[in-house]
Amino acid sequence: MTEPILRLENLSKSYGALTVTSDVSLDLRPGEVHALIGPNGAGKTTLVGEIAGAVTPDAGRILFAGRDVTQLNVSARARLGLGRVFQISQVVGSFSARDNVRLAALAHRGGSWGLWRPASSDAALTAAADAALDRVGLSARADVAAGVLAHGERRALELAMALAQAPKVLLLDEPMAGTGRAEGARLTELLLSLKGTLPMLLVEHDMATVFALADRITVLIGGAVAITGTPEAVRADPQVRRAYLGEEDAV
Ligand SMILES: Nc1ncnc2c1ncn2[C@@H]1O[C@H](COP(=O)(O)OP(=O)(O)OP(=O)(O)O)[C@@H](O)[C@H]1O
Repeated sequence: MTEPILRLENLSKSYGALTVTSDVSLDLRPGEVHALIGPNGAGKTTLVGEIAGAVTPDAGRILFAGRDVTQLNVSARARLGLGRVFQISQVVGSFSARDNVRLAALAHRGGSWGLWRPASSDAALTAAADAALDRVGLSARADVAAGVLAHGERRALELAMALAQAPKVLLLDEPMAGTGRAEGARLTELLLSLKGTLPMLLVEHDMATVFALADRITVLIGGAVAITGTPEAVRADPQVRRAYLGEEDAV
């Protein structure tokens, strides 16, 4: 079998007496969408934080692209291509969509605001930005100020900003949060269009989106993995139905 691009080995994390990550092991294979679901408070966001480097696990290891990144901070992991999308928004509302993506591409190069003026006329940055905007269907909105984009377009912009940083993996933290039905459907289509081009770990409450996108699903309950399997296997699992999916009419 192909080596996973990301592997969590026996991760654990407690806050005082509360265990939020309990001996979690899972992997993400090249090209796959692996969804992480579970009831409120199951520990999904904490686990994504541990993967991104924002939360330090008490025990266990995180291997990314064959390397142990457990001790690396968020920016070191991001530079290696472990990109988190949607939660920490860095969109500048007064900048055009293209300039926001150029700024993200500049940050990936190791540049900073101080280098922005010379960089704003940098052809390579512009080309990278335009390619990323094209991938998310925002080319026609490139010159529009980010602050006036519709919510769904802004999500697409955040995705373009992540793509401009040449990620090896996308960590998608509740992409559907706050979107309306039509916007959510468009965003799901967009993620489907990216499926296969790079692996994604998807934390999402919206089951329609999860079942439309995921190759495998891991269910977290009380910080521990209840099951990892295909959508069919997860849907049929009695423990999961009882503990979680039974709450969801949509499934
Ligand atoms: N910094 C912290 N200090 C103490 N407790 C925390 C901290 N962060 C998270 N928790 C607790 O850990 C548990 C798991 O939270 P987490 O946000 O990871 O769950 P979740 O599955 O993402 O939930 P949701 O689906 O509601 O977003 C919750 O009980 C939460 O209150």
